[in-house]
Amino acid sequence: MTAARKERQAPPLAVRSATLRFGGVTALDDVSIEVREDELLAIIGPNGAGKTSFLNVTAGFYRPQQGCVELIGQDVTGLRVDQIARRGLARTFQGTHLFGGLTVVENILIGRHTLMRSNVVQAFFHYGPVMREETEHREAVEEIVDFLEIEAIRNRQVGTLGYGLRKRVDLGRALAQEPSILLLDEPMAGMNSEEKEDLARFILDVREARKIPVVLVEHDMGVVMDLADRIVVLDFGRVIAEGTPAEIQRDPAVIKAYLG
Ligand SMILES: Nc1ncnc2c1ncn2[C@@H]1O[C@H](COP(=O)(O)OP(=O)(O)OP(=O)(O)O)[C@@H](O)[C@H]1O
Repeated sequence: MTAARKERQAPPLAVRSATLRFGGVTALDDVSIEVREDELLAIIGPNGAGKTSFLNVTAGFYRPQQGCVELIGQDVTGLRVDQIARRGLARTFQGTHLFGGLTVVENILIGRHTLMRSNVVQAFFHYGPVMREETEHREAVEEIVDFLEIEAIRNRQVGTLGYGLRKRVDLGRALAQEPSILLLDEPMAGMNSEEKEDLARFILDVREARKIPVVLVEHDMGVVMDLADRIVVLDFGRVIAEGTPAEIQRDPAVIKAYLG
């Protein structure tokens, strides 16, 4: 099979037989998960099940002791976080990783740094208007501001915003990377129900507009059951179930894991 053909058939993301240990703790135990084209895959599980570890292995924050991570059939295991980001993977964080002293627009622009050729970020902040490249980045940021309906706060310092809006800006920062796959780490945590509904709508809109797969780690079962096409359940670092929301809800192993 030619390399090009193999790539066309390969899933956007595949983690194969990944094992990750921290001293005596096995955070991931031979975990294999494939993410399909255009799907919203939720990863759920009780506290300490390995969900964040899975995202961290995928995004290059941790290197698994065994197994590998593939993006569209290409082995990216052991690459740095920024190298994996350049290959199209973007993530949001449980807290947000934003710069509180910078504005909304500036934070989203920083999300573009993986796409920037030179030191455009520096130029943007220190040397006034530069080159065409900067205009393109600015236009892309404006599109995201429109899309996420955050015009009214565009020039506010992020540190002055409430939690729900900061999460929305964090999503904007991730989208600014023009990812080919998006990982969301507990995006709804700490939100009220109105904020959750808003964010859920944006997540669905992202899929619709960008046609990219989204991996969602989330504790709120209502949100997961509403949004996910497919669910993978982790418990003690192992995959214990996989299926549609309806299948997962009636899976005895899942019920047992959650009821303890
Ligand atoms: N950096 C680390 N050092 C040591 N142990 C860790 C580290 N990160 C995770 N672990 C351990 O690995 C296991 C899996 O943790 P992980 O954070 O991936 O679970 P989780 O499913 O995301 O949990 P939660 O829902 O509470 O966020 C836990 O036992 C945790 O204590």
